[in-house]
Amino acid sequence: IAARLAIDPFDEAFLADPYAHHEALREAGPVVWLDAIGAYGMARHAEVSAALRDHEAFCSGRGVGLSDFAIEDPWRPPSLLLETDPPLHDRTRGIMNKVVSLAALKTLRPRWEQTAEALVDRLVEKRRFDAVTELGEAFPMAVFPDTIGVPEDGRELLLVYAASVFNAFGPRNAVFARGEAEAAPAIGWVAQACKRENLSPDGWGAGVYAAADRGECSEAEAERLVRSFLTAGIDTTVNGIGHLVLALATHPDEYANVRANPALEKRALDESLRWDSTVQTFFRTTTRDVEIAGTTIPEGAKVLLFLAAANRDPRRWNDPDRFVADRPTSGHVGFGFGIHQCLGQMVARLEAEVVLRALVRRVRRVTLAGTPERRLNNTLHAIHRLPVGIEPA
Ligand SMILES: O=C(O)c1ccc(C2CC2)cc1
Repeated sequence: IAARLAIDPFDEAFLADPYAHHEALREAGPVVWLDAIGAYGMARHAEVSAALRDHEAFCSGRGVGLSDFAIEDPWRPPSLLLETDPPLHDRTRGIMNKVVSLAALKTLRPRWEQTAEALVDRLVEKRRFDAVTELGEAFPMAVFPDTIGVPEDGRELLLVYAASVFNAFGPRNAVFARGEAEAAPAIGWVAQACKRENLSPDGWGAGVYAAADRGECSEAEAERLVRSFLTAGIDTTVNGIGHLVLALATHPDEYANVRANPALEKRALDESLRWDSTVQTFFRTTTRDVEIAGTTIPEGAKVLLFLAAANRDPRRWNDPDRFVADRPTSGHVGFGFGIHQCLGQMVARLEAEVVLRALVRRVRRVTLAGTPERRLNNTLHAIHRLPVGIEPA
């Protein structure tokens, strides 16, 4: 039977430093029962990646948060990507894959490079800055809303909106309640921004509506698919870039190694995602009794997959707690795994790559200029403040 743990993965002490609790979760067994949330948990790489791959036994259509859509009404209309199973998922994912194509990214690369270079030039002038507001948020906000084609006015609400969605995957705890108050205007703004008439004709949002014109989805489905871009595409890259800078600022030798070996620029993002995973957890729901290492998880159970704990599982990684820029990182689950693996991973990699390239060419060293402050969220490992100092190259 599964070990019963009292650990509450959504209490504020856990969320403030999840990595302090992961070993207990991994060591308790391949599957654990978490009394605090009335759900199973898996924290080892083998079981987490297997569950992510087995989308039939561990489904997404009943929600990827604590709430079971077979029992409770969803907090918002379910995502047609994240919260669907095949065959519907195959159709919606196919539409989005066509929009988020490598050709589309190739077109965007030059202007994203210019934006990153101009932004980093200004930060080098400043010598000290907050890597959250002035880099981690500033760069994605400078490129991604325009890529989707949403209205300029009110865009800052995108961060508030995404934080509330990521909180909503957890219980209705104090963390959720704090974000809920400011979320209402953001929910309204996002709903309007996804409407065809509010999207610029050359953006990815319009690209989704073009699929509706081709009869691949309805207009209503297109509207909800555009919402997925806005939910998944900002707060994730904001904190992904923040964690990359935090990793490099706290590991100066690794930063020097990346500067000396440009080929490592691509690897550094994936290693920082393995080492400090922006998306920490997701739930799945069992569609049948599932036997795992002697434990039977009954049908209809919520199972919390600790992606971040799997990414530091010593059964899978050598010296897992070390940030090593040139570590081979294939197999990390920072972008998930299987049919739901991150649709935007190439977008995230491009954003991080152009920011990192701009830094390594202009900055010899990045150092902490104060204590980083975390921003608590039920799903995201997020940074509120990251004061850094730089030495120009
Ligand atoms: O489709 C969505 O709304 C959606 C929301 C959040 C994510 C997380 C994984 C980044 C993905 C998709």
